[in-house]
Amino acid sequence: MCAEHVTRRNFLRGTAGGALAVAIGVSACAPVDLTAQDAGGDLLSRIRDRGEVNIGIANESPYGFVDSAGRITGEAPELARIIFQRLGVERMNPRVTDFGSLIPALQVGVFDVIAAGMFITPARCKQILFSDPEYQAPQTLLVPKGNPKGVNTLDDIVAKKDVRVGLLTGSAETTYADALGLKDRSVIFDSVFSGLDGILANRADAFALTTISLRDAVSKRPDAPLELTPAYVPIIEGEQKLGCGAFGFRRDQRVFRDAFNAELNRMRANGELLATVRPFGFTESEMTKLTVAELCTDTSS
Ligand SMILES: CC1=N[C@H](C(=O)O)[C@@H](O)CN1
Repeated sequence: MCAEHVTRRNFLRGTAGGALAVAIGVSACAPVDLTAQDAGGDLLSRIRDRGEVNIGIANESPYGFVDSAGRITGEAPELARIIFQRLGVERMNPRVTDFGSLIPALQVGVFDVIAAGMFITPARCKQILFSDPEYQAPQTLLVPKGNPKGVNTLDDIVAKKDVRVGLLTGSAETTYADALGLKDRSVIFDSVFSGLDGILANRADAFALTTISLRDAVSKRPDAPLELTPAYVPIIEGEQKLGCGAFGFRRDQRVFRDAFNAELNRMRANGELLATVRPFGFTESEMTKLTVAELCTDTSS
């Protein structure tokens, strides 16, 4: 779906968490330079005035999801909760959409920030601004128990012409599969659990996603006859793709992004970042020092 095809009203009709408001505590405000102005107006001041920020998530655990109590959580929302408290914003409202609609919905103002662990990619950097990354993650395939097709990587799927790959709509894995010539053998799912069910129902032979996401999904379906292949880093057009997830902002909100990013990097420096995401399965090896500037650079041209 492209930005032109998403209206605010159509989009909200499709959201699951639109009406939820989640209270968070207030803490002292860190100093923020509000003298600089964004082309799109001073969104940070508007958010502070209204006391709440709308957060875009794709209900992909453990990155960003609404839990059984209706509370927005996950590694990215929990970081955002702390950062927005420090920026003087009391509440976060979840806005849930499929992964492929996160960018267009941000662009049309359905929410103020994407907190879904979205990878920074040069193509996405042309559409939105990113913070620096909060994590890095390898990939895994979800396959039927016993791995009947004997595939462990996307390259294995390329080599075995009868294997169909399941992909999450709008995901980086979709672009990897396209680049590897797998478009004709791709089956697109709108959520992680529809992908998991798709493997069980033999609609695809292997579902490609981050190790973190698929590990979390199978832990919630322990009796399903499924298994995970070992973690790996895909090589696409000669380049290693270790995905680095970050927060997304509209392109006309550079000052807002910078204020958020400064707090994020303070948390990285003092160890709060890892401490906040650790309960969601992230460890030292998922931490990265790469910057948004490095990750937005297109090395393919
Ligand atoms: C959190 C997440 N990141 C990847 C992406 O940004 O496309 C995909 O693996 C989908 N989910």
